[in-house]
Amino acid sequence: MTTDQLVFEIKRKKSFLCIGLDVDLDKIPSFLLEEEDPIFSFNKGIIDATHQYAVAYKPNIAFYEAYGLKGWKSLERTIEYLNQNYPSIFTIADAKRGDIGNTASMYAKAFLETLNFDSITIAPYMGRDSVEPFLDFPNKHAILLALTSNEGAYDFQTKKMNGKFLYQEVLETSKSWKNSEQLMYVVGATKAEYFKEIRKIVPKAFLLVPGIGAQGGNLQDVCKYGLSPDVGLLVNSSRGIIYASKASDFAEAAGKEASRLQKEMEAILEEWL
Ligand SMILES: O=c1ccn([C@@H]2O[C@H](COP(=O)(O)O)[C@@H](O)[C@H]2O)c(=O)[nH]1
Repeated sequence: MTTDQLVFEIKRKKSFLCIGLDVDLDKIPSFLLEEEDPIFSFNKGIIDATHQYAVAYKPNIAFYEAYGLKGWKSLERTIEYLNQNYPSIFTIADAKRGDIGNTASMYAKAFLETLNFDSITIAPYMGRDSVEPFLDFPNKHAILLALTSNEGAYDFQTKKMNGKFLYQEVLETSKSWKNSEQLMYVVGATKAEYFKEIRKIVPKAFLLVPGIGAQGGNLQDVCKYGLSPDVGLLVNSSRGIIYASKASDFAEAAGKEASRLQKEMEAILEEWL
């Protein structure tokens, strides 16, 4: 999907909501465990009940790898289901990969070609040649970890290097890479006070913002300085939506929570656009 198509969908749906499909078999309604593929059945229920409120879905790959071959099959079925039934939805493989170029090319092929995700999250620590293979795929996107939502972000990302914070160096340097217009960045909602500075470095880039809901980040705080002229935000909630209810009404409850967030986003966009 091109960035222009994503912006079009955001404006059409009046939403910049991304829903995280982080499926834990210990947390889904127990009746689903009797199904042949409980993870896919759960995801299908969530997607069908929430797609009108969201512009993106983000399965975190760890939650599928944890269940071995079965988990990988469920991931495949989920992305196929999204691509076939909701082709205007932006898809993110939250895989946080990063390796030498030769290996990075195979990660890129796996997620952007074979599984056909629109984008993948990347740890930028290994530098330019570990990221550029992901940018060789037209209309696909690499989402670099810049300033993450967790406490450990302060261990390295806010340490100074050449007078700049490491996360600032990631943003600045990556702008010079080949096809850098296909880059997006992860910035945690729990770090809202940094958005003003981040927008000075990447005024137009899309930011994937996890950390509202279960991690305590606040949507209004993120939007205060995080919005760009073309919105430029994908705000993610995973547990806050998909586990809104653990009973047979799980899909309906997820739909209600997604609708609540979409309405809040619509009000923000009405003032912004
Ligand atoms: O800085 C980061 C980067 C990625 N994540 C991922 O986003 C979701 C958040 O889930 P919630 O349940 O809404 O807390 C999850 O997949 C994380 O691995 C992040 O939280 N922070």
